[in-house]
Amino acid sequence: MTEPLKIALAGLGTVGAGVIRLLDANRDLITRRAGRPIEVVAVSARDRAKDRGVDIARFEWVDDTTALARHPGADVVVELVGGSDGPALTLARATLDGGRAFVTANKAMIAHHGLDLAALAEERSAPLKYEAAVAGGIPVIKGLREGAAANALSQVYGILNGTCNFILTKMEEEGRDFAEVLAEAQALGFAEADPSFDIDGVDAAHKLSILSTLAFGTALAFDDVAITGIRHVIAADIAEAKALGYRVRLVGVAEAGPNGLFQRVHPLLVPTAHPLSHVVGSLNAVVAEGNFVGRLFFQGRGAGDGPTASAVVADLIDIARGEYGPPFAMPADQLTTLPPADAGDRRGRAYLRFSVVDKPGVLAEIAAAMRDAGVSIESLIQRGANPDGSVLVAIVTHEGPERCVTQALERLDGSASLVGKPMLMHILDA
Ligand SMILES: NC(=O)C1=CN([C@@H]2O[C@H](COP(=O)(O)OP(=O)(O)OC[C@H]3O[C@@H](n4cnc5c(N)ncnc54)[C@H](O)[C@@H]3O)[C@@H](O)[C@H]2O)C=CC1
Ligand SMILES: N[C@@H](CC=O)C(=O)O
Ligand code: NA
Repeated sequence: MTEPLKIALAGLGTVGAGVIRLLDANRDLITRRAGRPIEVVAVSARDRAKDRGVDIARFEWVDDTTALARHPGADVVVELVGGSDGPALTLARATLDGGRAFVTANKAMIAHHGLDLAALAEERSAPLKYEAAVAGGIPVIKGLREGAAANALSQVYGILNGTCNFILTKMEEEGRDFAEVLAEAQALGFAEADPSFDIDGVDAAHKLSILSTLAFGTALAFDDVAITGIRHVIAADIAEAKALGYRVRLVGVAEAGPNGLFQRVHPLLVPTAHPLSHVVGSLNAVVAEGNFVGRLFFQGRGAGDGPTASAVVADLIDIARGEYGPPFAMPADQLTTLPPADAGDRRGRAYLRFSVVDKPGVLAEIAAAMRDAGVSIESLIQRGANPDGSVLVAIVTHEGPERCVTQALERLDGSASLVGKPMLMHILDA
């Protein structure tokens, strides 16, 4: 039998324990597919004694997680600790610098440091793989990096956060409260260690910036992603959207064109006729438009132990087979930079929700702000008093430049007629 591929595993939480379970369950199949066994030899995490439902006594325990980079018996270091910097980054740099293979599920680290790590990996001829970092178990890194490599891609967008999709779906189907559903997503192992990364859209933005680089051959530009999360989406928005024929989804959109690179994560009204509206629970989906292949649609589980472990072990199988290349589909020094595109130039329809004081003249004030900013109203719904006495006004605009909607909201900023901040969600074309 050929020598096993030996793994040093950092992090034994949801994903780390999932990787051990998967390697145990599918050992023979993986050996046949990889051409040799894949064996964990050493592990490290914060707490050695914790019950993870997997037997770790058979592996060497290493107290200093970053020391795994120099473990003499390991061919590959797998990092499932998390965090954009700290021990994860130290481990990545030291492993690649030593010319050893590195596999990670850490989108925060790849979004912030992926270019440096890729350059180091290429310099040292060391594999750097991160399939689990975007859309969990969906092979979208492989799909774009390899399957679509012959195409010029103009657009990539999708549902990139399982926690938010789980929350929005539960709110819609069961009319449940945001906080209660978040706790359930955390218990299922979908959420980040700091769940504000999920609900404020940061996690989806990490993933979107990685997809942009793969799709367009542009340098990672996480700081240029405009981010709005789902924290301010209320049950009434979901109900109004449903009545209008839409579902609310947190969507990341990236486009490269003559105006630059557009990257945005935001809650969007998706028509029920669009396949993204049928992506429910912890599922993720990614749509990419290629100039020869046309539209690609990837869908699958974006979070959780099993799907994420599936992606991590797929990377290990590639390494065992000797199949790897530049982490971002082309050498890091071939990536170009594009200026961020101005969202104001984009055209589309929008949903606006206001909570307003119940008094005469308020609707006229909102309508005047729209008129003065050049926004044409397609429909307007006013709903009876909320428990606090305020009234809900939901507006759908006709298609027009986003700049005008922004200006209308600026005109209303600070108005005594409004209770709280208005909610703006753009509408995806069918
Ligand atoms: N849970 C999921 O569905 C997915 C997670 N990921 C990513 O996978 C990575 C791991 O996520 P989870 O397993 O969910 O996290 P987790 O919180 O369940 O596990 C983290 C593990 O790392 C260890 N750890 C944390 N800080 C450490 C430190 N300073 N030194 C040593 N060990 C430390 C913990 O003891 C624990 O064993 C993260 O980068 C996450 O973003 C990616 C895709 C899906
Ligand atoms: N917290 C993330 C986990 C996978 O990347 C999510 O909810 O999608
Ligand atoms: Na993936």
